[in-house]
Amino acid sequence: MLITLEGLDGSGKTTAWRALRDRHPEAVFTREPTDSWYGEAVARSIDDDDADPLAELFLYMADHADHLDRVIRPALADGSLVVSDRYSDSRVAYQAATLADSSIPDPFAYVRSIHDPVSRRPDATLYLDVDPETAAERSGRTNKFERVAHLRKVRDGYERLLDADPERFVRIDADRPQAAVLDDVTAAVDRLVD
Ligand SMILES: Nc1ncnc2c1ncn2[C@@H]1O[C@H](COP(=O)(O)OP(=O)(O)OP(=O)(O)O)[C@@H](O)[C@H]1O
Ligand SMILES: Cc1cn([C@H]2C[C@H](O)[C@@H](COP(=O)(O)O)O2)c(=O)[nH]c1=O
Repeated sequence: MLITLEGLDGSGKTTAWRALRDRHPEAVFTREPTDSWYGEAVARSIDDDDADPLAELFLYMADHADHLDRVIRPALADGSLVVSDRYSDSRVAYQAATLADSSIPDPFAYVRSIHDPVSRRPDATLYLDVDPETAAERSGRTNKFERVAHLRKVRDGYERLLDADPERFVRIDADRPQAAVLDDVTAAVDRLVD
């Protein structure tokens, strides 16, 4: 089973991922961007305020393709539970926002469409829903994606994803104190794996 954690920067995904790792030591825990050389190329692009948004999308896609081939598909074939901190929905929500002013008529549909033939749909996605102001505050606004105006657009993208695929998502109110959020995250995963 593939479970993904999604949400704005600072929504608490990594905190939730660590709590799940302690609770499910047998599972495979992974993330995007990965720590491969493709992921390093993505990290360079994130740090470049002038990076071309279309080139950046394809760096993320290269990292995703390698992640699928090297980590996700082999672990699923072994019967493991796989938990990924960010996955394809991050691309749709974030790159639809960065490509909003590009020549692509519907970036949301476009980014989804390039995943369809190559990706592996998550079985379930925990969406940590946080207000963009809180997200920017918690993440420390350290990169170009962590600014409030941008995060508002990204949140709209996540809302479209939840509307399009409601049975896959579990929405968790991440504006609450950490303990309450983690209780909901662990309970949701317990329900999914039982
Ligand atoms: N519910 C919460 N209430 C208050 N602070 C929180 C909460 N959840 C996480 N934090 C804190 O917010 C910061 C960001 O959390 P975390 O790294 O888990 O978020 P993230 O979604 O993985 O962020 P990013 O996408 O930027 O990596 C950390 O300092 C963490 O301790
Ligand atoms: C996978 C992915 C990530 N991003 C953005 C979101 C964050 O601002 C950074 C790095 O992610 P982290 O979880 O904060 O380490 O990259 C993106 O725009 N598109 C993606 O596909």
